[in-house]
Amino acid sequence: MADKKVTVAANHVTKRFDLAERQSDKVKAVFKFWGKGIPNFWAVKGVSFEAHAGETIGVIGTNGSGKSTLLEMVAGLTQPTSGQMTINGSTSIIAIGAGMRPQLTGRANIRLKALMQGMTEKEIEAKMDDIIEFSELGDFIDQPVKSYSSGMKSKLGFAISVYSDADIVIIDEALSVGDPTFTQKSMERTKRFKEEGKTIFFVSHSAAQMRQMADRVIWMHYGDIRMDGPIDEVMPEYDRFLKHFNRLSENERLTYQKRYKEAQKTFTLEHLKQIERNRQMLADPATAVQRQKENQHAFVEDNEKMGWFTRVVLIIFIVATVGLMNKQLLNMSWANVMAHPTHLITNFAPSKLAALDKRHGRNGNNSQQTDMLTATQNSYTVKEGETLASIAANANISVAAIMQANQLTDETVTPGQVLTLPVER
Ligand SMILES: Nc1ncnc2c1ncn2[C@@H]1O[C@H](COP(=O)(O)OP(=O)(O)OP(=O)(O)O)[C@@H](O)[C@H]1O
Repeated sequence: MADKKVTVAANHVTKRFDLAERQSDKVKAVFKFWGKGIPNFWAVKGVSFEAHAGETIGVIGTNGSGKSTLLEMVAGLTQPTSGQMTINGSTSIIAIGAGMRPQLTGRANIRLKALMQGMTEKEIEAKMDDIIEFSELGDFIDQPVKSYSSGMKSKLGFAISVYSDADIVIIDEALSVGDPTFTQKSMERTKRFKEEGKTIFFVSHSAAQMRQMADRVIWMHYGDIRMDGPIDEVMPEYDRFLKHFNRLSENERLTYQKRYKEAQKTFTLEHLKQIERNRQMLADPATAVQRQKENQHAFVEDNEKMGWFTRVVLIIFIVATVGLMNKQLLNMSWANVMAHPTHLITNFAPSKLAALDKRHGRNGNNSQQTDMLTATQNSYTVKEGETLASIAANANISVAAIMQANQLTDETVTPGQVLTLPVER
């Protein structure tokens, strides 16, 4: 295989999930320094492998070992937390319901997914009947996908992918729910993908399917690759592990799982870096330091890769934008903006926004007044029949505040008179 084109190259790829329970914690987790203390879970803990054109790679592992997370990164559905996932070609993932819009019909989903995969309207039309025929869905093709069984969803997903012509096809347990005839037909079709030089990743809990399809197997174990090699080498080891695991008592099994899950929570990139350093020292001490240096970037989280210059420019931009908005929307002077930079946020509470809108004579449904809020709109021209009290009530501010802002000595106003309406804080 070494002579074949590399289609997927994973270099120390990790995926971390934040186990934030509350919505506010989820927001905090985005800003790492602020979200410290929110528990992490590393579903993938630094895996490296290469896949080649024409290879069918089986991915095995117990529930929760990280198979789907890994393959979602191969499909580009989710980004690694650190490391690099290099994809050479187009991808198509078949998982039960993956990328389907439940409220749309099967036919509309075919169109949508095909468009997303870069097919033109003409190509879709040319292939539509074949896709529907392959799916065996008959009249159900015009029913919403939310009414489909998992087997029907899998059939639809498979049929779309068969005709998508992607270079890398990922089949994530999609064949475990179809009926035997459809499964066999799909497996035959998948073998043709291989002859066409596509790379296939195949997840299944069925050892028989695995043996029929894969020539190489990656065994995922609690976020790590435990083994990667020819099927004849990996499957017997995996079977041995399963037999051993199933012979354990309930308590022993729980202790085993707890130990590994705990390691997925306490994992760090520094730890991964250390393991890699040791591995390289053992493999070739002469080049270890140099290779580690070249690969430094693989051990840095993606959201930390932004350079200092970019960060400073971004911060200046955000501060300037907030300042400008304060000045324009709330009619503040620059001195005031500098003294009260948070006023934009505090004044933009929904009630304040409503007050501003009311002051400018608009409400949420008034589409005629689509003009932007500007500083000049803080001026108000008195209309026929209005009194200072009615203007104050409409603007949700006090009469005294208007009098003070306009240095009025009494409450008399005349039509056409221009008043400044202060923003109450
Ligand atoms: N969005 C998420 N937030 C938190 N944890 C997640 C999330 N997605 C997955 N996980 C966790 O990551 C681990 C790996 O999940 P994944 O679905 O990749 O496993 P799997 O090997 O495909 O499992 P299965 O065979 O059951 O489909 C699991 O422990 C799961 O609970």
